[in-house]
Amino acid sequence: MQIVILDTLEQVAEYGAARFIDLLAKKPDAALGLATGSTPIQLYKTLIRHFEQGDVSFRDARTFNLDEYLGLSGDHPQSYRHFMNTQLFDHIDIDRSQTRVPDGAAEDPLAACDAYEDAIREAGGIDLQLLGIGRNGHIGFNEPSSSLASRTRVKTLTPDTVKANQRFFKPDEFQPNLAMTMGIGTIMEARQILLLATGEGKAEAVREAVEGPVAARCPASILQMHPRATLVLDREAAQGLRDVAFYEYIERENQRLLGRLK
Ligand SMILES: N[C@@H]1[C@@H](O)[C@H](O)[C@@H](COP(=O)(O)O)O[C@@H]1O
Repeated sequence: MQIVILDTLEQVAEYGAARFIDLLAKKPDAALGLATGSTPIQLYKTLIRHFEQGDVSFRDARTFNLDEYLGLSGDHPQSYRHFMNTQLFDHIDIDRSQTRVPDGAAEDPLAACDAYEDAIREAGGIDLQLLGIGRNGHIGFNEPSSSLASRTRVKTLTPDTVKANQRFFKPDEFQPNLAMTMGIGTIMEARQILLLATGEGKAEAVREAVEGPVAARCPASILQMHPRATLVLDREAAQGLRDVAFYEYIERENQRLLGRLK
């Protein structure tokens, strides 16, 4: 794992955006795995700014989102399709027909999950998968105890996750406790993984993911088994890590080496 520790949310977002911009410069039709939640919002704002400045185009890109609530149609204000449209797709030159979010309103959700797996395979797999991390270490909606080899499927959300996401729903509004999510096995097939985490609320999950054992009780810990996983953290999210000085030393050496190779 590459651990990048930065001072501010803006720097985390800028670092993440640069990874997408570099990839799209090399591979304009890259398949991008996208995430939702509050953490990626600043990254999407940064990508929009770079698009407006002419630094990046999404014209030929394809996207696959990690997850969607089961029971919400794409035009529901709390659906992840609506989130992605308003936070990113409405503001860049992507072909909307090339953006895929699991279909939370599918008649047959199980068949829709299988079709999602097929669509990712037909696209040639995901080049860069963006992740956030839940306070309990979940990625996508793969909650603790999820199989580390799981595929896209319907998952029951833990009460903690429902509570953490309650902030997006009105008090009397239906809040799903089921979701369709890319599985951990699906996520791990992405050629590159970029996990962003900010705020002290993620410190415990980050510590478990980075310095704990690979274990289903912390789904994000599986990233220790990925050949190209990068975690970009602010200092609050990194505060539980034991070896911060070492991660910062490695990153400085990384940047020095890259500087020599360019
Ligand atoms: N399904 C999403 C995850 O993909 C996201 O990583 C997590 C953390 O979100 P936030 O960034 O708001 O803390 O929330 C939800 O559970």
